[in-house]
Amino acid sequence: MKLQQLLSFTRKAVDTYQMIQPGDKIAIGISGGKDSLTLLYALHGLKRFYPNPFEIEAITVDLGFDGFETAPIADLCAELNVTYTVVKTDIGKIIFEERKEKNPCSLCAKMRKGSLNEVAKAHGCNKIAYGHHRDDLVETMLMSLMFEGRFYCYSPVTYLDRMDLTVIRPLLFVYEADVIGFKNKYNLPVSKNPCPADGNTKREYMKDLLKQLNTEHPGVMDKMFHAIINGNISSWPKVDKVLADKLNNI
Ligand SMILES: Nc1ncnc2c1ncn2[C@@H]1O[C@H](COP(=O)(O)OP(=O)(O)OP(=O)(O)O)[C@@H](O)[C@H]1O
Repeated sequence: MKLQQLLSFTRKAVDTYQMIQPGDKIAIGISGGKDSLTLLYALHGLKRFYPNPFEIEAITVDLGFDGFETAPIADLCAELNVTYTVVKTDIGKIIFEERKEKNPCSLCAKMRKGSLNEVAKAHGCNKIAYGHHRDDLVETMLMSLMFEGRFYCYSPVTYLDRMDLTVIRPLLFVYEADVIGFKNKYNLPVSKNPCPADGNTKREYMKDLLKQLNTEHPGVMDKMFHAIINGNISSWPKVDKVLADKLNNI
């Protein structure tokens, strides 16, 4: 995928769900993975021509695992002229050494989001952007369905009233395959995730299952994605005629 296509997908999502208002200051959560680095390019590019003026900065919560490199991300941010902050934490140690959590991912995500929100707020940001893409949404929906018995997926825009922060997901129309193509084309400096649970989670299981389903029944993931965006989930915007037109051909 070329930058122009990335920007077109991003603008469509941002417009459709009115993710950005004039004067917004958006903290981009950077894990160092392909998705959040692609998001950095997407919002940096959009900022140059989007009619609503907004600011961005990049924040990484360092979970404290050995071997996690932030220097390449810092270099990229310097190149793009984006302020970059690394928040040092002991989250990895607390979860794997002190608490020896059996299900580490949910507590880790909770603590990581807490740190990110706090720093974003302290920097005067009113929004946080996550790099969730189209495949992430389908995986999340299916995980909720299979393991929690409910039809759910996080929404494109979520207001966190306790923090007075709004979470946005500008890549939700982008396929993961396109993110991978973008990463390769632009040589994104992806930092390998040193988490011991990486590659061995329910999400990985769901990824493999969906891959198999989509091979056996081509188009199945697109159908699931449309079930999500077509307004059948209570926290999502209801689809009226105007939104239905915008969602055509996504
Ligand atoms: N350590 C972190 N610091 C800051 N933001 C983070 C961190 N980890 C995740 N995020 C943000 O949360 C989003 C979703 O997290 P998740 O763990 O699902 O990442 P992911 O789908 O593997 O994405 P990526 O490829 O960017 O790692 C990421 O895209 C990123 O925006």
